[in-house]
Amino acid sequence: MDEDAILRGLKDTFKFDTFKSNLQKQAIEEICKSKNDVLVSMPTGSGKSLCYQLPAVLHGDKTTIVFSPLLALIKDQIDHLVALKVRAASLNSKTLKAERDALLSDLKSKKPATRLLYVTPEQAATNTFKNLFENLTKFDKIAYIVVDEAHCVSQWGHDFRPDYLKLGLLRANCSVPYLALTATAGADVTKDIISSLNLTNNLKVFKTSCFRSNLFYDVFYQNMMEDPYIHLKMFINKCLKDDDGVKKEDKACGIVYCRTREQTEVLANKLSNLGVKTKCYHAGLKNKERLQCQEDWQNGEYPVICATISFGMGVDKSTVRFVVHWGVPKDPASFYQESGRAGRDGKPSRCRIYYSRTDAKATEFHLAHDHSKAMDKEARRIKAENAIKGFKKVVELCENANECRHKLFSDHFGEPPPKCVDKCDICKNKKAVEKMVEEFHAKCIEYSSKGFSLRGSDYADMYGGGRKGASDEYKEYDSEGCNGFEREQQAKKESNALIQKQFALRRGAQEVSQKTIEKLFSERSRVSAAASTSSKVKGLTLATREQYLSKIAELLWDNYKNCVDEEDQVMDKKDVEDCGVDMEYSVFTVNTTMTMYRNSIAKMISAIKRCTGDRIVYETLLTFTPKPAKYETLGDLFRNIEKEHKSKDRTDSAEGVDVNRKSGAFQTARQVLEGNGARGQRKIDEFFGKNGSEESEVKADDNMGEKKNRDLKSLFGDESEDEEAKKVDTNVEHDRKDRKRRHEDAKHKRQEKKQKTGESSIDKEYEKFVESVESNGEKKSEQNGESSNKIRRNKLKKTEIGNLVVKLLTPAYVERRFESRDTFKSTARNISHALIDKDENEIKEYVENFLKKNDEITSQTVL
Ligand SMILES: Nc1ncnc2c1ncn2[C@@H]1O[C@H](COP(=O)(O)OP(=O)(O)OP(=O)(O)O)[C@@H](O)[C@H]1O
Repeated sequence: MDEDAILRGLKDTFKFDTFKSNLQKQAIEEICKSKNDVLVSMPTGSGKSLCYQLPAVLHGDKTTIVFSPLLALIKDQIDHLVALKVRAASLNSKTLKAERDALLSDLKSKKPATRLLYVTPEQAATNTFKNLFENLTKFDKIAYIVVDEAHCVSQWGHDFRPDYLKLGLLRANCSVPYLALTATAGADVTKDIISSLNLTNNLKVFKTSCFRSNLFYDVFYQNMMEDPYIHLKMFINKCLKDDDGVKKEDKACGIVYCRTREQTEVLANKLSNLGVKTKCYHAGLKNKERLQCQEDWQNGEYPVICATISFGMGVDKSTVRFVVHWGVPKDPASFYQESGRAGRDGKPSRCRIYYSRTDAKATEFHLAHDHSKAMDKEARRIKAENAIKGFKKVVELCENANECRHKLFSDHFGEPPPKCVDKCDICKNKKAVEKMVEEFHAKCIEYSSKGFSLRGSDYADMYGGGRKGASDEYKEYDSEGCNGFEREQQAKKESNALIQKQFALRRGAQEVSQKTIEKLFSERSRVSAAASTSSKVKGLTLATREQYLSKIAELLWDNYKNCVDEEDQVMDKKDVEDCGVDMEYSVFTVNTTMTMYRNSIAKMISAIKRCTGDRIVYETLLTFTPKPAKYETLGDLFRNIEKEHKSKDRTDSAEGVDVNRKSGAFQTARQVLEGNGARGQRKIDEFFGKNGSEESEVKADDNMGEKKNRDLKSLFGDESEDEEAKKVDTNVEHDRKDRKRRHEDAKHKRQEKKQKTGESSIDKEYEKFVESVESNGEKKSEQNGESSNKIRRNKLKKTEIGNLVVKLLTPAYVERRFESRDTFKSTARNISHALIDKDENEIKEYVENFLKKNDEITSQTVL
């Protein structure tokens, strides 16, 4: 085919005057010769589709078969071609019968009009396709066989889409050229593509450097920002600076990739509230919503989309001026591909990671977990290890200031480092980045020494199912695993190095003994016998034990929520975590080596998961007796009161009310609550300026020791300590039996009920919470003998107060100023109760002041 014919096709059909690059031109010319196999490896947005679409159109009387990984991608391509008046169709499970019949009859005709036939690899394995393929081959009606996004052959073929690997077999009886196109093939993947697809027919490779000189890469640290959302907003505004006069659909826009579905929602909300029109996109949305969301973004209705990694494949928008990763990209290839969606028009664009160590740790955990599952299969294990290695490379990139950011990609693609000059933060100003990285490490230590980083709440965790969401999202894209041992070693190395560094910074010391480090950690750890960790099991660290404990607690909580009917759920998250502490300890005490410990934990983890899958309460959880509360904090008291309400409701409604339970420890806890409530109220009265004897009482109360004594007195009355202890023991025993009986009842009921799924939105949480505020408040009012008149006299209803307090506290919650969600709830509840007779302004004033006074709110924070 001569050059003119090709140029005419380019212009007439695709409406382009020139080729996008010389490489595009060369590849197309080579393909048009129809002689050799061709592999095109060019960056995202470089115009690879045209490389097979133009030759397919120019091959007037034959059909090109295109294997593409996703139906959505196929749909986009077909829509695009049909708009250009090119006959393209797809054969898949969703094709309507009439359409399918018409398509098959065209393909069986002497001269098919269909120029491109798109199918998924799975479709290629069906009999319909096999028959069709045989027919087309027999009558020499196939122009080319194309494998688009060919890296999927390597990435998915060995794993969960084995049909990818069979595509190479098709050429046994068919000699037409094979074309493979990819943007992300490193040296290993390229080799894998060539051998899997059997590209042996004098293969020609067209490959460009992966360096995208119009993209500027940098990394920022979430934990170093006063308000990361504001920072993000300012960045976005800078990237989207005004392009007045430009058509809506051509206006600048951007993508923010998040690790979890929850994050996409929270972030989209946050940005919208800050004035940046943003939509969220994730696989949990209904198909229609997702399509609408993508369409709105593409049409310029919303400039920003907060999405999980399920967004983007096949999205062709040339004016993406920024891509943000809110958290850590999965590996260099994904990072390259996702960030590469910026600047497809060649104009300067920005790619930024807002790094979060917590986020990185959570992902590491999932990778380690997946790896432990993949141990039985060699191929999967290797992939799992590669996934860890890939992830670590990105973490290293984020936590260091050593090398040009673009080098991550050139290394991955087996190319020499590019001449970046000033296309990344490090090459532009290394000193400034080094300083920032140093501060980041110092901050991490500061944070972990305040609350032990592994105990710090994962952002994704806050909305329930966050980690599970992350895991699902991760699996959605890839089900690779990783190496737990390496992770442990790495975690150990990292924490030690960081602590050493921090001590050196603070005291100018050169070295800190391992003992000091262990002591520092053990004082803050949740696990039992923390101090003897490394002496008992050689090589085991507290960090590892904490991580495993978090996982066990998370899975137990999942098990409890899913397998016990809601009305029978008497334990709270803390009780379940306590059970996890005992379980971890039972493994720790009987194992003497690291491997034994790890294996036992792994077994425990899969046993819990199995139970959850079978909807059975995990045995240890079933028989677990929650520890008697220490009554040290308001949080403790409210936890008990909440339980009391639950168990009281149930006992009252059950046949034969258990009188003993009614006068048990919970009853005493109620008294303490009233004591505390009164104290809380006094503090609040003090805030609102009441004086006299009450005020002096409040001042005397400030002595915490005395306050605790008073709590204990009101808890136990005037009885002696022994009697008190006995009473608590008896009640705990009653409680244990009662709890077991209820668990067992629940077990039977459970079989009949549907599983309740856990994507709880914050709104739902609020609703539940406000209800509980209301019912607790109401019960308390009745107890206090308040008349309904008093309730009516209140300026705001209790629900309104609850709502208002929750609303006022929410920004601080989102900013992670609360120790945990439970603390958020108990604080909101305490404040709501205490402000029961205040009006809106007084409540606002109080909450504002409370937040001003307390930067971080823990269960110890006094009202
Ligand atoms: N010769 C050309 N002249 C101008 N624009 C072109 C040319 N060829 C392709 N394009 C445009 O470049 C953009 C990117 O093309 P295309 O989607 O084929 O890239 P790609 O390399 O397949 O990207 P990805 O890997 O993300 O799928 C599209 O908007 C396409 O219309």
